[in-house]
Amino acid sequence: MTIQRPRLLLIDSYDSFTFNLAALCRRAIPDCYIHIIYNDQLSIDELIPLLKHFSAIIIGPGPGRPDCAEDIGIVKDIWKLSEQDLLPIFGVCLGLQSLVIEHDGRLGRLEIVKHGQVSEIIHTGKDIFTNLNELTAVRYHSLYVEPCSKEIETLAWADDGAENGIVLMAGKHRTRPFWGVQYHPESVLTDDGGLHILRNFWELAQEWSKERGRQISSYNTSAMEIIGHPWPHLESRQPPSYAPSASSVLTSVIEKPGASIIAICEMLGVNDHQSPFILLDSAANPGRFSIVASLLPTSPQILYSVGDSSVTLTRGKTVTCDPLIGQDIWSWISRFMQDAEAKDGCPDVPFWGGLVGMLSYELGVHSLNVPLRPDRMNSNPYQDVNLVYVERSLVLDHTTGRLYIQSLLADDYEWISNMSQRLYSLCASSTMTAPHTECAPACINLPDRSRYIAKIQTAQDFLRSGDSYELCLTAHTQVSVPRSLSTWDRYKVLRQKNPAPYSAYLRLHPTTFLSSSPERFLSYTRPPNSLCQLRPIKGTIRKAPGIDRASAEEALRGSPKEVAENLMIVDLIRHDLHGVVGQDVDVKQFCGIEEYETVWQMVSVIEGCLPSGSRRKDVGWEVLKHSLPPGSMTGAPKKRSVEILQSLEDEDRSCYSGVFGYWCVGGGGDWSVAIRSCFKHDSEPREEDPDVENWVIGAGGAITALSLPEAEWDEMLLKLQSVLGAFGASKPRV
Ligand SMILES: C=C(O[C@@H]1C=C(C(=O)O)C=C[C@H]1O)C(=O)O
Ligand SMILES: NC(=O)CC[C@H](N)C(=O)O
Repeated sequence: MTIQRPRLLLIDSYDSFTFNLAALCRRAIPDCYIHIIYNDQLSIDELIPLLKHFSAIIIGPGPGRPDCAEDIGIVKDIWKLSEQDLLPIFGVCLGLQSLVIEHDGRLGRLEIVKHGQVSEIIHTGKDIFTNLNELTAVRYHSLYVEPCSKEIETLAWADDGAENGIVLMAGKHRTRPFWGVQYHPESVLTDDGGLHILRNFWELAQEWSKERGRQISSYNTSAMEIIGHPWPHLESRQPPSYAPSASSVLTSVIEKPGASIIAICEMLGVNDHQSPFILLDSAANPGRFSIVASLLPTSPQILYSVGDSSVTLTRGKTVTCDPLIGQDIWSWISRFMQDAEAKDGCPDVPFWGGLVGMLSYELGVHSLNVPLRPDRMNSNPYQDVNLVYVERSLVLDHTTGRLYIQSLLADDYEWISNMSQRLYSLCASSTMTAPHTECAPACINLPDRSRYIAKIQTAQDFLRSGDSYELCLTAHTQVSVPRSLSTWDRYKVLRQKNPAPYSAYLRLHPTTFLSSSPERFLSYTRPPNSLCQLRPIKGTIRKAPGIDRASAEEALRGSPKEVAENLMIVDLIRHDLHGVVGQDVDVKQFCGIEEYETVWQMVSVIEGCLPSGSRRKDVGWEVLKHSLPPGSMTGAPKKRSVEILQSLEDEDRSCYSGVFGYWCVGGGGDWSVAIRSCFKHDSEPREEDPDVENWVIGAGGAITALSLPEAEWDEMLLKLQSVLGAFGASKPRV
């Protein structure tokens, strides 16, 4: 007799913690299959005949209200299942709220909302709380429910004192197999109330099913056609086939060259402003490698804007359009990189050659199925994907001092040898030109203060109504400067004023992008066994005399508001990563304090990998595809938060809030969050005056219910200032 593995159905209300819940269920119910559907994917009539394949249903959390049809989807109908279709159900947050209000309960708004807050849970010690002592758990809710009928038995509460009084934290139906918790068992800071609750639920669910003699039907192809594969999907798909003959990487090493990366860029022709140029620059800790491309006139550039039906590929003056038939831009790029796979570069170097460039915020917005601004299709002056294929590169390891000269071109020995010689002579006579300084003043057009503050208040209305738990609100500052300083000189000033681990100078027509970003979004090591790492930042304070590490720690880690902001993004990033790699996700650092040139930042580190033995080589790219825009730049839950931000913000974020970085031909990659940066697009229609350049600097911050609007405005200015230094203005003139 074969033992049937438990099969769960998880109903997702478009939340950003769903995959964390799936991962927790997997730990609580070993060997279970979990299938995830959206709450509006099927009608209840379509779902009911499929329930016989499942042992239980988990109803996830979500934005919005349990009494709003659009927010709750089929969940409201689930509680009305007939006796013959009945099965055990466990609801989380919105799930519990729906359970209670569909049984005559009352729904209300909390006086003081709880987003990313840890509370003590008082419970009966019975039922799903059997064998549990004191509990602390994380809450993400603006709404609360109160049972008003005898059908719902209460099992747990939180005492919010003068704020909200006693708030229901768990309940069950007295006669039907329905349970629910208001807090989040899947949050990284929820202790025993997470795993144990799910285990107890599973015990009770099995008991109920046994008493009923409930039989589970095996999962058949017709169910598969409707519900699909279990999570995670990546493993169940076929690995892509790779080009049989991987190309070779020629490498030569110079030990401790005397020349700086800036001098190397100048030797490579960065001052020829007509040609493209690439520098990914680790200008401060914890950055380690700086990467410079030595581009050929024929190095392919990939350009794509959301909505385009083809990808534009330029090689020098040759421009071709490759139609995207039956595939999206992500698979197109994946295929491009399959053909470029290389195996034999130096293992110590993370980049051997490959794609380098930028992906816009709007690319991510589009991949969430959130509509873009209607007018952008006609007037989009920039690209959502702007990447160049780098065949020849120089990589400086700042830790060992080694400089690697690399080429992907066949038999490119002559270039390698010439380049080595040029570098040796450069080392001998290293002359780094000092940046020119600005002679003419910049005209800085800040966002309107009262308008920005009004937007913060509107954002807080959305937080109080239960639509979002955190919103990263941002705005653009326009800077017009006379063309007296080259973009390269401006980058050198930025690098000097605000050295950052993820600095960059990317001149990729039509966009020039200068970065002094402190935030890595995602890096992934080479396959096999790619390790994906994300390093979200939330929590920023100004560096000032008297603010040393200890006081920064106290101000950030000691502040429930700051920790809550960070925690929400950690939980969101765990979800993004679990969504692709499955079970193996860990928080390696929670709320670490890191020092940067002008600010202290609170940084968490989350890592994940596919199960060992997995043959997938493109996991990093899949994670990137499924995790944009970066959660730290949106807030949670991501989709609803992005919808709200699209309506609140005045313009496309463009490069700002997107990512920039590389995908190496060896399979690894590293992408940073495009913040503390500025960009300009060539031939802007706005550029009426040919002697003036128009730059854009984006800045913003996470708004929570605890935010003080004035303080958030100041925080936005603080982030802005780190870039304004490159325009001769360390303090914005208002
Ligand atoms: C929005 C910005 O930064 C983001 C918001 C942060 C915060 O709220 O503390 C910190 C880093 C970034 O994720 C920005 O720099 O413009
Ligand atoms: N996390 C949740 O499911 C939140 C439920 C609901 N949107 C609230 O804010 O109360």
